[in-house]
Amino acid sequence: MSCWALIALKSPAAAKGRLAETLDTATRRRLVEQMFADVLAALRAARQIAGIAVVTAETLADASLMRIDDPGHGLNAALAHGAAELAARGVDELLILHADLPLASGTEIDQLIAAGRAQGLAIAPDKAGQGSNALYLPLSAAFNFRLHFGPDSFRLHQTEAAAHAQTLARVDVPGLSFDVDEPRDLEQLLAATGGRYDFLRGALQQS
Ligand SMILES: Nc1nc2c(ncn2[C@@H]2O[C@H](COP(=O)(O)OP(=O)(O)OP(=O)(O)O)[C@@H](O)[C@H]2O)c(=O)[nH]1
Ligand SMILES: O=C(O)[C@H](O)COP(=O)(O)O
Repeated sequence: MSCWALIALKSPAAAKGRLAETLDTATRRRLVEQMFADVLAALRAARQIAGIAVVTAETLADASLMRIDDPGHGLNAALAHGAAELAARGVDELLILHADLPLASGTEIDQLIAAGRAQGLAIAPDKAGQGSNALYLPLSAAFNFRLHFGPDSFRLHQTEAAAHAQTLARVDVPGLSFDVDEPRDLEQLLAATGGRYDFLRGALQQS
């Protein structure tokens, strides 16, 4: 079995709109880029990840990533397109995870994959237990398993699994549960990291 990671990456200029009142455009871009770099580092530290694909409209500087062009119809369409591209290349397991999980670790990613292999499907909810930060699914099922990222996606993904007579293994681990959405998440990010997000300090002191 070979598990590929699939990340959807919004253009940094448009990403993290909910932080637009707290961070100027340049700082938001830097945040998006640093979080993406952290997620890539975690994936590279994971033992069970065979490759990394990114669905995006951007160009990617890192030649080791497989770039898949974003069809431009939102997050779920981007991920479904990425899944189909990987399936066409013979990939049989998928780990979808978001680019805004700066505290994710390789160990946690391996844990999610192990839970998915044991149960068929696995999910890492967000800290509120409402969103879906990472999802493991076998790619043979991906064509039938409709993706529901967005509001209330944790419940919707559970309902989708039930419609296929499956249950999602729920994996609650700190790094996969911490997504950066709101200004208050930035304070927690600063407190949890050793300096690499210090560029946020100035903006947070002013807000
Ligand atoms: N390729 C692609 N990625 C997307 C799209 N929408 C969201 N994403 C990515 O999906 C993941 C989760 O996105 P959100 O948590 O909603 O982040 P966001 O859309 O940047 O934040 P807001 O603008 O505040 O909603 C991140 O990795 C985003 O970069 C899209 O339309 N296309
Ligand atoms: O399903 C999710 O959790 C989404 O992909 C992201 O939702 P959010 O924008 O509420 O973080």
